[in-house]
Amino acid sequence: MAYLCWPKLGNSTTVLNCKCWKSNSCKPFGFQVVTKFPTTLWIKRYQKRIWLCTMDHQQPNPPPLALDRIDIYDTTLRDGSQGENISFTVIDKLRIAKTMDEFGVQYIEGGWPGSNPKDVEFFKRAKKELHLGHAKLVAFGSTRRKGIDCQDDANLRLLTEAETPTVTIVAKSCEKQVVKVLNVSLEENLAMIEESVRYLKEHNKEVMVDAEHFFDGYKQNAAYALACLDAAIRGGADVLVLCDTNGGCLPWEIYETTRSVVSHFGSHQRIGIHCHNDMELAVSNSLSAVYAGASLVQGTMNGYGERTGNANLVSIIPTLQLKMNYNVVGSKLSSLTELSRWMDEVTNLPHQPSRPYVGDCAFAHKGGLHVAAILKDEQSYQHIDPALVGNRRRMLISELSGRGNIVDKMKQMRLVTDSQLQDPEWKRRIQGILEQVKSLENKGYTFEGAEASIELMIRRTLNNYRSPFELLDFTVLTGNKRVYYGESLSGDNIVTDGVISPETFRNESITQAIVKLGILETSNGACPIERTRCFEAAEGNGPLNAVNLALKKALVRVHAPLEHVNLQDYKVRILDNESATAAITRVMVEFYDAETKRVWSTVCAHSNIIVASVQALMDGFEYALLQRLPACFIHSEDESSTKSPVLL
Ligand SMILES: CC(=O)SCCNC(=O)CCNC(=O)[C@H](O)C(C)(C)COP(=O)(O)OP(=O)(O)OC[C@H]1O[C@@H](n2cnc3c(N)ncnc32)[C@H](O)[C@@H]1OP(=O)(O)O
Ligand SMILES: CC(C)C(=O)C(=O)O
Repeated sequence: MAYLCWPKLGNSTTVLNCKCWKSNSCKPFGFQVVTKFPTTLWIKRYQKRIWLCTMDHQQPNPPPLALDRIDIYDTTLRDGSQGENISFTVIDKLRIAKTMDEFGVQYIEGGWPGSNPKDVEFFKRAKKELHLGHAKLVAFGSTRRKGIDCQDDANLRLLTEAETPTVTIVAKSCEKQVVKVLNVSLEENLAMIEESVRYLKEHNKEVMVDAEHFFDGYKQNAAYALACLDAAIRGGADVLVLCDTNGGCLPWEIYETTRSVVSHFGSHQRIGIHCHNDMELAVSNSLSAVYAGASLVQGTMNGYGERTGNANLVSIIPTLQLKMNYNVVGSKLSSLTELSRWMDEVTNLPHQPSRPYVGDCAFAHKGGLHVAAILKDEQSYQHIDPALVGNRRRMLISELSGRGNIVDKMKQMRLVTDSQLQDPEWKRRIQGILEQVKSLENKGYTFEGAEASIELMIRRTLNNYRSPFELLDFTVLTGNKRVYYGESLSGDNIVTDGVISPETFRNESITQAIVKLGILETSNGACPIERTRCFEAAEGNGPLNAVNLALKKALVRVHAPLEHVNLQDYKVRILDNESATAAITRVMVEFYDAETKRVWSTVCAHSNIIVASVQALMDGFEYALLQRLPACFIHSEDESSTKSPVLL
């Protein structure tokens, strides 16, 4: 005899539909109400084939279960590596496991030893090299193959040889998958699950069963889906993990089904959730399952994984901790942003700025109304304090800005004080800067990705700033040259019967740039003492390269630290395709200072791509100098009237 337990039904009319997994019939069938407590209805199961009663009733959803803690199970190294373009080396895997342990997750799934030699190697090295302080390492595999004994199954043997405290096996729990894909009888699948779990328990493992396609299986034949979980329990499974393998379920479906499972097994049974992101719902679905009583969440860092990915732990962890009050990783939460970006570096995938919580844009504010409100009340347009997850607030400057955006920027740059903001003269300046931004964006600039350009633009409107140099002239010559080798390798003449043999020459593009600069010289970081005029020329493999080299040569003569400044990225966008070659071109240049490790970007737009590029380059070098020698070029307002820069 066994009993099934349902949560409170109340006094509303209740229809019980009992399902038999063999016939999948769904009609009132073979149950007996034993007793009715005020909160719980007990149903006696008197036929072995009846596995579950489902019901329709008018009760509102029951309140969420109050769980003591939620365990985080990181499967980045297994399911994450099933994502396209992701391939970890053994060393990567060891580093990631160590880092995730330090971050404070409870389980780290290291891989599938039955899948490939790399994962076997990982578990072998992990035994010696990976000393986890907090998390349990997990080896992943599947239930035994059909028609064999567990002790003859290589996959199960390798799982035990991985010597991890915990093992997770994937089990089919959807009738259709069992019949069509596994191609075994429903009974044989139940036996595969039960025996595999028992075998692993006999090897003293903590065993989790990932019930693949559970939610789809439950829709198709709930009784059989539950029978699979029952088989796992009979084998001794510690955790039952419900999987939305195809990522096609809605949050309320996940909630209802998880709630039923939790009710079926009782709240002492650990239930886990594993969601995929095919409808962008993996995070919501995982949280819905927690709300319904699941106490373990499987997911991956940054949501890496098969197809569109897995549930993103980088969103789930802060939500559990900050919104649902579970202490998941404690104070380590403030390293989340750094961790997420580090994972992108290890996987060699670009940082996605729009990622919630940790993306560069997660707390970036653009609209003037938003910025103005935030200046009055920090949290006006933020759901949390960014510092809680190690991120930062950013105010963007663009044509959608209001005065608030400029004020914020100037405050950050310590260019204006609260009392100055009351001064009509400063108000006029700020309005002037705002208008300049809007006018330049109308001409093709975009200041959002080019914070160095906006900073320079603001400084140049103030009396106390001297530009450290000025480009007086520049010339760029570019052309194509045919270079002859003399005789060909075979020793034939260059010209045979009036035809030039192809192997006797090559085409070379040659570009030369000449720049004339007026540069303010400084002495030991003090104020500029002299103005120097410099001519320089350089050859490069294209116009930008040649100008960059010539500029740098000239500037380094006066300011040696600029030697470390390098052009890192160069993006060109034609803004008005219809005007073809007469279109405005926007150039954005990214710089890197190898000594200070700073990165910054500048922007310029012009109908001449070379002019736009040269201006963006000049701004980049100017910003570098400003960072390194601020005292040389910024003065008190009084000083500046006598030392205004007049270049030769
Ligand atoms: C939903 C998930 O993400 S589950 C994890 C999926 N991850 C991976 O598949 C990555 C690792 N996989 C692998 O390295 C390989 O697929 C292996 C080593 C596991 C198996 O490789 P092969 O032996 O060549 O089999 P192949 O992959 O072609 O087919 C899978 C076999 O496993 C069987 N199988 C599938 N699920 C299960 C299961 N839960 N229990 C037992 N057998 C299963 C299939 O029926 C099929 O067997 P069949 O060909 O006899 O019908
Ligand atoms: C193996 C399991 C956990 C899986 O990836 C899935 O079913 O989605």
